[in-house]
Amino acid sequence: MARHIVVGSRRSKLALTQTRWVIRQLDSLGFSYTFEIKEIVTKGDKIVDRMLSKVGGKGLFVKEIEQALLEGEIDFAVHSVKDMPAELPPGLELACVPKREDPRDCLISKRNQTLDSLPDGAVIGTSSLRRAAQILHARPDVKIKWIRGNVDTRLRKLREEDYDAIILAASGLKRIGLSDEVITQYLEPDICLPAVGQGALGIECRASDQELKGLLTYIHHEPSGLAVMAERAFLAEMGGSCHVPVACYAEMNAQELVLTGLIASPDGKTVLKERVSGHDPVQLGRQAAQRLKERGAEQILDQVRKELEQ
Ligand SMILES: NCc1[nH]cc(CCC(=O)O)c1CC(=O)O
Repeated sequence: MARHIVVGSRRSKLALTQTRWVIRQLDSLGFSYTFEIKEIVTKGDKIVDRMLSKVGGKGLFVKEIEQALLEGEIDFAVHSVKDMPAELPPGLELACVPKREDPRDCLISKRNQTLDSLPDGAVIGTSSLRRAAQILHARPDVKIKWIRGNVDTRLRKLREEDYDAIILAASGLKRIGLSDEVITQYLEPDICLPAVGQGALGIECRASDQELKGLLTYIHHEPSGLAVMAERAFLAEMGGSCHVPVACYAEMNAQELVLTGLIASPDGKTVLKERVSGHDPVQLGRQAAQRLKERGAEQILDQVRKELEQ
């Protein structure tokens, strides 16, 4: 029973590093499976010149991969949960969430400055409305400049262009071994609440593949899985596949899940947060989203969508 398993991956350094990491974990279990990586170039990887939120958001990175799964070309795919849409197509499942990496965002500044010590009017690079809104809330004087490309490209643009700092996820940098070298400040969740699923990997496979799902349970991490489930319930309830200034972070705290959901106006002037705790992940995510809606979240989102259509 030496099944050969084909694993789909995007071609970026981060995606391949994550995929290889998962394969190593599975390999070290000592079963007789063999693995092969099949690289897939997604639409999101090809579009580098436009604002991601204007061309369709996070689904762009996973559509081709999901097609390959459904057609049986690949058996599973390793995603950053952050890049996964709230709803998966019928027939596919988020089968496993390994132990989550650092969920925080971090500041990478040219002159070793923190968010507080950056000069007046400093230029900060990000293409995330979520990061932009929270940074502007903390530092209304800074200038946000859009930046695109994978992690390497962004670090190069920081060196070569007129950015004073950029914001990236700590997890990506840790995974490719660059965190100690480049991170100048970790932004705690009370300053910059992470994106849904940030720092977590999600393994997607065909819902019908019982054998593979059985294998994946060995590398599933239950507390990370519950947190991700709660955050994704928040995203689904918020109406989330489009790219909007929405953030959510949940973690197990002793016996309970504690979840914070956030919605902001892109200029950072309005930031609404809700903190809830309890045991049912899906219910917690929904509850936080519903409370934000009661406080006017939908008006903020409608406004953002209108601006993006222009
Ligand atoms: N938006 C791109 C993206 N998708 C996943 C990660 C890595 C972070 C993670 O593991 O969630 C990154 C880079 C970044 O945001 O800095």
